[in-house]
Amino acid sequence: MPSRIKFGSPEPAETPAAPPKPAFPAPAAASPHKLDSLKRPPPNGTAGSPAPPKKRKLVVFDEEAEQEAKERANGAGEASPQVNGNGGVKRRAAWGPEQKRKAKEEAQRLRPEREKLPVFQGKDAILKGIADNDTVIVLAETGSGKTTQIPQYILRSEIPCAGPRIVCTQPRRVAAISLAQRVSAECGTQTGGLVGYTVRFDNKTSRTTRLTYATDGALLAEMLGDRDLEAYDVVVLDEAHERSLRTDMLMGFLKDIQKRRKEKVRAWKAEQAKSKGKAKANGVVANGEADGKKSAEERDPTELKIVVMSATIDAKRFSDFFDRAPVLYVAGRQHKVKIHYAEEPQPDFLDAALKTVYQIHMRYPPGSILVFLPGQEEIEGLAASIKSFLPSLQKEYPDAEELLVTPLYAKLHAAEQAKAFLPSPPRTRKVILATNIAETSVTIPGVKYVIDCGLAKEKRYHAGTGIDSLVTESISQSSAKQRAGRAGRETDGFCFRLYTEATYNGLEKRSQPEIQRVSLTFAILHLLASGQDDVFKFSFMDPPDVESIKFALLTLIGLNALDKRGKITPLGRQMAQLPLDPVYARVLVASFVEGCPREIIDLVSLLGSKDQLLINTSSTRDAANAARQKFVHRTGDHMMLLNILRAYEELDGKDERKQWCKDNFISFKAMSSVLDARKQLLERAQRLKLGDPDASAGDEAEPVLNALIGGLFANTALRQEDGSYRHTMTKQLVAIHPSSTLHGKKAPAIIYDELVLTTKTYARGVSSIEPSQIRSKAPSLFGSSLK
Ligand SMILES: Nc1ncnc2c1ncn2[C@@H]1O[C@H](COP(=O)(O)OP(=O)(O)OP(=O)(O)O)[C@@H](O)[C@H]1O
Repeated sequence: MPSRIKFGSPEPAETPAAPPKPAFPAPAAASPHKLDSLKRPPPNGTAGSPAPPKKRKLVVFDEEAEQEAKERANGAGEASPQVNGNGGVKRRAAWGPEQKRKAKEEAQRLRPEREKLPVFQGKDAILKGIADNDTVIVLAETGSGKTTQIPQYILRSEIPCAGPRIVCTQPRRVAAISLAQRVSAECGTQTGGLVGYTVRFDNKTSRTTRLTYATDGALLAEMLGDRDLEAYDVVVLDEAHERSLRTDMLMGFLKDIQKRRKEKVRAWKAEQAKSKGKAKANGVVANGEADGKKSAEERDPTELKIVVMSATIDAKRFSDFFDRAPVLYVAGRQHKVKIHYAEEPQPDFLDAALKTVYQIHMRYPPGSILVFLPGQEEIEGLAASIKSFLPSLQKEYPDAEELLVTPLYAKLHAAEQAKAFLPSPPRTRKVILATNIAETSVTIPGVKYVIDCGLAKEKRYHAGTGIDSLVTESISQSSAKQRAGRAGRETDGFCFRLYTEATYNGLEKRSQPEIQRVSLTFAILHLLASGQDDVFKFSFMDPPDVESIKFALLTLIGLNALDKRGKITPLGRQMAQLPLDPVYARVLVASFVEGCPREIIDLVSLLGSKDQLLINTSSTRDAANAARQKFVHRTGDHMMLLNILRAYEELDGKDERKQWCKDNFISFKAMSSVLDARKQLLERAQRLKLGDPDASAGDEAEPVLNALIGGLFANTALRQEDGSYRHTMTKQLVAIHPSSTLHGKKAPAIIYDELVLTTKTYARGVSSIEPSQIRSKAPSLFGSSLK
């Protein structure tokens, strides 16, 4: 068993489940020592849990019935169609009467819990604040009910109109999906009915959806087709403290949209008054009054309400940005979170995390443990070391609860991520090892303990070289508070910070806005496509670096998305409408010229799930590489991905495909996502009339590589006489990443998906090309200077 580490005062509380309290041994004591005798703790929820709420009569909204009536009115059948973000319509299987009954019961069961949340006390004040102001900032503790409750309060109000339509943004897709599911359960309705979600390549909303949890990126994409966001009456910007690139962009846009919509309503009202006057004079009843309720399409224009929410923002800055919007403070926290700091700095945070997991397991009552770690590598490392101690735990303490380790990181497929949210099996304590994707908004049921290593991997972008590097850095105080806030959501909780209090006090108060540290190519193209002609004048809360803007403009000019004067071209407009990074959007457009759209649509769909597709854990890496040898293509990684998809599609039946995926260390679920993404891209390409998306180059690799160069020409390097590769423009040294099938091989020139900076500058996702191909496909950039 691992030894213990010392946490400073207050000492961990003695609990009914705790064994006799031992003195903490020195933190670095290397030799595993025996665990204290373990008494079985009482089952979850029986010790110290509050008395069950008294039964009382509840007023329950029959939202499902309301929904059905609306669907019938809209001409929909039993199953309501889901309009996906790309205009496609999926059918949602309707619930049967038994499912409806169960959902209603569950909603009733959740109701008293919801009424205990701190925001419930402030409900009237919050609604009044929103009704009286264009924009409000809501500041309330983590877990107080902001994200799940406030949008529901608005839903049942008449702000700013009867039956308001609300969108609540989230910086992360995992949060958007899990919130929509939770709030649907609270409403007793099916996800995608009254409450739904929209994230890239996945949309669960229907005509009856009135509350949508959307990623900030999905809402931005919607703005390209609905410039003033007329589909919504209220936009709730949640987790504003994260300062994600897309939330910052939305804030700038929303200010203008709000003004435009106000003006529209004013003009419309004047028009209405005029025609009413005329009608009265002629003895006719005005249309709206005679027709009763109007359908969604004919709704009267509304002003846009904006609600900005967080637990940890600098409220004054946000208030100033939104023209001194009032700040509503919601007092209180439903459950306490006790913070423990390490008494001494921990030189090895993985070792400290391991010790703390076992320390909690042996001393504290049941409850899942959520451990925050920087990335996948650390998650895999800690999972392995936790598991290595399990046999001795079972041997020495046969009565002890099991430990179940579940990872949670962005590259993990959604179905695997979902496992972290499932309840723990009986007599089992779950240990969720997560990156900062679990930091905000999410409630992982059953989590009572948080272990925070104080670090996160952040993307840093170097304008000028185009290098993205993932750097492990200390988190901010705001992030630390958010992490602690993941405990204590259902009961009181504990947060163990693997750093000292002095270290905490020295952390930055807030995280640096993403807009100041990532590539701006997407942002600039989007601003221009949305009608923002001068990007330097856009209303950013924290303007990005001028050099980064210039670099993005030059890249977009190189892609022909902008003309030489920086004006968006028709091609640029098409690119902005593709749900892809501008570079890959350009590759897709180029594929129609090269005669290989079929292959490129497949390839960009594969690249979208690339990280989840090939299962590469440290323990299975060799076996996986051996199994996948048969897909290797002489030109490298891109054609190999296509080979994998082709082989998969030749198989019949789900079972056969599943087994094949298992044998080849390929994620079946990720493959399903690839096929979904492909379908959506095909629809989008057809809608944009880019050409025949079925045109194919057959087995030929050259057209595919040419199309790749059409967008990725800035991601190319030439082999030098000494065997090294140098970037075509910057002449910087670039090495082929060991994960590439071209690693150790000689290619005259290479094209790659990304550069990452670790011990060297590595190219990942690499294919071999000829210098002449670069010359002919990207002449404007390189001219004859290729050497
Ligand atoms: N999926 C879920 N399962 C169980 N309980 C949940 C779930 N989602 C929310 N809750 C309960 O609702 C409470 C409020 O959650 P909510 O996300 O609305 O809080 P919040 O104030 O937005 O928190 P944060 O600032 O951390 O996002 C949680 O503390 C928890 O008790």
